[in-house]
Amino acid sequence: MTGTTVKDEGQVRPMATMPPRVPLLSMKQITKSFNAVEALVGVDFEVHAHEVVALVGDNGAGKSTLAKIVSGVLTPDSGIVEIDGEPVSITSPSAAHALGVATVFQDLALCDNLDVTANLFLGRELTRGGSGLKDGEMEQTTKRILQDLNSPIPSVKTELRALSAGQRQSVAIARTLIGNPRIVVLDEPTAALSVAQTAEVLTHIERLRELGLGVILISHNMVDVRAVSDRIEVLRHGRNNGSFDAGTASYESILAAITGATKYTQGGDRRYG
Ligand SMILES: Nc1ncnc2c1ncn2[C@@H]1O[C@H](COP(=O)(O)OP(=O)(O)OP(=O)(O)O)[C@@H](O)[C@H]1O
Repeated sequence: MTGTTVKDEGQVRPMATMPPRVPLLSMKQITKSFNAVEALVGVDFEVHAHEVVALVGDNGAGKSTLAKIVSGVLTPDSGIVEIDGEPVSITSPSAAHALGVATVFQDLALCDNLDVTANLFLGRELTRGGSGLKDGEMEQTTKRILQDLNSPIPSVKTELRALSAGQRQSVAIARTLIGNPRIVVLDEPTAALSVAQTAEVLTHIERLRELGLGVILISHNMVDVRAVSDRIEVLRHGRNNGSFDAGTASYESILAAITGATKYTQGGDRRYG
């Protein structure tokens, strides 16, 4: 927040009376190398509740590496990761899950031969203590989550192989909501989708924000990014190279940061080269 006043239920009151807004997730000076390749060098990144932050950059910029660190797939060589202002070690995907981080990777990790409900609860089935599954409860939860996301999937009993690419992405996003996460990471959720399917997925992302989650959106598609994000963070060659308000930043300025026409140093100094 940079202004001197904030609106609260229609009222404007001085920011001085507001408590500091602690990010849901804060990453500070994150560094990660793969042998000689410096994938991330001193990267800062944060996301708040009710916020969609897009992570953009050219191929090899370090987006997936940062996402994998949030998801517990990779551990950083150095740097600090905080959740709710408290330092955490995200040492595995299950540790990430326990900390409230859910991720949809590009491969979606869904099973074609299972129905929508079974996919949502895959590996986390509700059981009756050894005497079978709570099928009814799982179906009801699946329906509720799909409603929460405004997903038009006709039946939770439909096998995945019968769904469109957009509907499969919807199921993958719905699956993240099992376990009530607070941070959702979406890796290229609209790649290879039609215009209508993309619109559906963007609606889901907006719903995630309305539900109070912090969303990290990795995407190459600037139209999608600007349509749905609050903030756009640019990585270039593994380094921060710009932070933009999605509502006001021009396409050209974001592109310049991605391509390196704009050099960015933390502290806000931007040089044009
Ligand atoms: N497991 C790995 N082993 C070696 N190098 C890796 C590994 N993972 C990533 N890299 C390298 O780290 C750098 C950052 O890669 P990363 O996949 O994070 O970029 P990206 O921004 O997600 O790119 P893309 O948009 O192409 O997916 C690249 O140079 C990549 O080749």
